Amino acid sequence: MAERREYEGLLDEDEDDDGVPRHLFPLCDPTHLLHRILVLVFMCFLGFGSYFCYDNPAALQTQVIQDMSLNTASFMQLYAWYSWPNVVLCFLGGFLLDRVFGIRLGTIIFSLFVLLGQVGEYTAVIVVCGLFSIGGESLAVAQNTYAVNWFKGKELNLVFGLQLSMARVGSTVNMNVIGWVYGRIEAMLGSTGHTTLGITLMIAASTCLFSLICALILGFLDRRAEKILHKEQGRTGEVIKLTDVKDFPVSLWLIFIICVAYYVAIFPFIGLGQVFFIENIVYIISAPASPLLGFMVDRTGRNILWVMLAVITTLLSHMMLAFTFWNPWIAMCLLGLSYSLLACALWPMVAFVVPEHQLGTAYGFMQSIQNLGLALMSMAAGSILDLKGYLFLEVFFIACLCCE
Ligand SMILES: C[C@H](NC(=O)[C@@H](N)CCCCN)C(=O)O
Repeated sequence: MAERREYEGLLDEDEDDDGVPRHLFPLCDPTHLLHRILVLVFMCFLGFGSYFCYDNPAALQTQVIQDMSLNTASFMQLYAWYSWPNVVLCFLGGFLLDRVFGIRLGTIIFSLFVLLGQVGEYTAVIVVCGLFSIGGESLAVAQNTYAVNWFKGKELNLVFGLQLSMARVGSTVNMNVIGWVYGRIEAMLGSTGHTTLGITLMIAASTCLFSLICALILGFLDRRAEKILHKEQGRTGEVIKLTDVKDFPVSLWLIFIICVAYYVAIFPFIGLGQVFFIENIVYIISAPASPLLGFMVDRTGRNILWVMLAVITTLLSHMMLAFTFWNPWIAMCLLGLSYSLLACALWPMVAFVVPEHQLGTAYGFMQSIQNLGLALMSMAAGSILDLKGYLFLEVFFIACLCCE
């Protein structure tokens, strides 16, 4: 006991037993819930710009096809060119996050890529898509890694739900605003065409600048918390190696398979969904539903059960659209709920099966496999639609979901 008194005498009387400064306001105290909520706000806005701009082609489908003289197959190549670089670079981005840059610098670098990719010349669309895509996917890896670092063991599914909600707000705002922006610019210039499209996309890039600012603030708060909480002392010191991928557990590979087989029936569907005139109902429902469903998963656990329920419900939604004449609102609302449930329950599961020092690489690899599926399916979906029509396309999506 004497030793303890002596030790306490050495403590800065302004610090508590854990070495945390005593007189921090709750909002400035990294151990306080209020501070973690502040960090969560910036975490949620981190992906806003990337998600907002990711859906530019879907929101401007008619304008893009007209201004760039595309058919559906070549239109869908815009999504394919978003996904192809990420088949490799997303995994590399996650590895660089774990091994080289660290979460703070990596997030800032990837946010910068998203901004530069979005403001690039629209005529170099393939190059721009590649730059934007490397940033967009790796930024999502960084966002997921931040979420686990700050909220694992607490409200992780709710946090993923809130992040997804903000992402869907970005997509929904895009789907409902960017077409109006295009119209105003067309009225100002007196014509449609590349210039009108390019200015519209430059305006959309302002959301990516906002996300870059959030990345900078988040980096400051994370560094500050690390110093106050002496987090570097708690690190295991283990570092990821590329060869660690071969030692990923079977459970993680199953998560990867579920992810790719599910998302190939979601993103290409929404990308082509303008014909359903209500394609963005999936995002409109997902925005409020994701946090609520994330909270429910947090309280009940059983992530695998919720993932299975989400897949079955999504399968039923696509079957309703393909084989019934029921009001499409029913299927689209079900799809919005099931997609939200899947995203809240599946992505946090990665943190349950891999150690902290492998998180970025695991999420990067998961999104690389997802993007391989999306690249192939986006091109296939575009061609199927051109050649066979919507019924065959729905059967195609149903077949993908049956692989789960
Ligand atoms: C959460 C999930 N994320 C993804 O699918 C990632 N590929 C990130 C997409 C980033 C778009 N710019 C989702 O969006 O459901």
